[in-house]
Amino acid sequence: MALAAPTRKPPNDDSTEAPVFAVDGLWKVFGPKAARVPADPELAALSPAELRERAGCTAAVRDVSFDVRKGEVFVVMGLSGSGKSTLVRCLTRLIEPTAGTIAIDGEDVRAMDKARLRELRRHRAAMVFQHFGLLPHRTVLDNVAYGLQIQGIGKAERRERAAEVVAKVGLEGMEQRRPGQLSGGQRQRVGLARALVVDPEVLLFDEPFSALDPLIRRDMQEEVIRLHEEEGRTMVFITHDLQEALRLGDRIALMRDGRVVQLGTPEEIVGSPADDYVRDFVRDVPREQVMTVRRAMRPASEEDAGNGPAVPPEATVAEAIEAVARAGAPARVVDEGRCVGVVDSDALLGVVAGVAAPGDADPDAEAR
Ligand SMILES: Nc1ncnc2c1ncn2[C@@H]1O[C@H](COP(=O)(O)OP(=O)(O)OP(=O)(O)O)[C@@H](O)[C@H]1O
Repeated sequence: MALAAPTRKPPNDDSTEAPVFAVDGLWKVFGPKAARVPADPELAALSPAELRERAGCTAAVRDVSFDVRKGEVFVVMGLSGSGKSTLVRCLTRLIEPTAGTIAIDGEDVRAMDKARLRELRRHRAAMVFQHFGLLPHRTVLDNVAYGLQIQGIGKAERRERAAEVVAKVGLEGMEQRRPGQLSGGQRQRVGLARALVVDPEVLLFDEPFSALDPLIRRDMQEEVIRLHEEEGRTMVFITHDLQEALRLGDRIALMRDGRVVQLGTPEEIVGSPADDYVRDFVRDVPREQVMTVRRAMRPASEEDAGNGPAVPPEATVAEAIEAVARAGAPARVVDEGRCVGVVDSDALLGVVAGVAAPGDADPDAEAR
């Protein structure tokens, strides 16, 4: 598996800042008398198969709680049928939740009337779909401007704003083409531009790239990373692809049977799986491409201070291995000019091999 996760600092590590989305005790149950399932501890505790048999219901989302922080890429990952789409659709009530609370910027989503919900979906949390239904007879520019047209924005302004966004997603020169004259990847860029043009606070992606071939998919992932670095917009991204989740996610919620079985950074999920299911899920991940030197470093002593190559704390173990191999000496982990630790080849190899490293008792873990 080639991950080549780029070294990037989490955009927002401050869990004290007010979240964009705050979800608490969320349930979505399909089937007759769905509301009794979360309300009845006995039904709520049943396995999916028992619940289907006893009550004829499917609990697609079961008692899920999480925050989406401002500026982060929050990935919802899980196998087919684990509840990802249902969960993300509940955020803007494209699917009506059965129980629990959802707030966006502190405002209760479940209490919103129709007009407020429309405004939420159009302006605040825009969705990028895998099948986004581009209008086949309209040009790229008009497809992108369409969302602004619905908002009643005048022709000149919407064309100007659409042209800017079309250029931003790399489609300059294709403004006058029709969807039929574009490749799958280019069409997906139009879908992305269409969501971006309304300048939403949050972008919600529902498995947008799963129909693309691997190279184009990777291009689009890089596009998302680039856009995120440029704009810092909050993103919620659904995928069933672990590699995609690890590349894009600042944090990942891993779902199974409607529950979030682990919520953490890629490094926490790969380095400290919560249970056997997660361990099995991440078994083939090349750890050195996900784990950072924080996990492998030991405290620096005085004689370490001036020696060896310098790497930032968010450098991957793979990057540090290269630095250590080139220099033939342990690397210094330098954060804002201060040496915060040292990594040597034994510690780095320990991470690759999956044996406990000095940084495994991660002092920051609890704060996340
Ligand atoms: N309208 C519905 N009525 C009944 N059951 C449903 C409905 N929609 C989804 N489900 C069930 O809820 C569960 C979760 O479905 P969901 O589509 O959220 O999963 P997912 O993780 O997004 O899957 P995929 O990756 O295949 O899209 C599944 O068991 C599904 O069959």
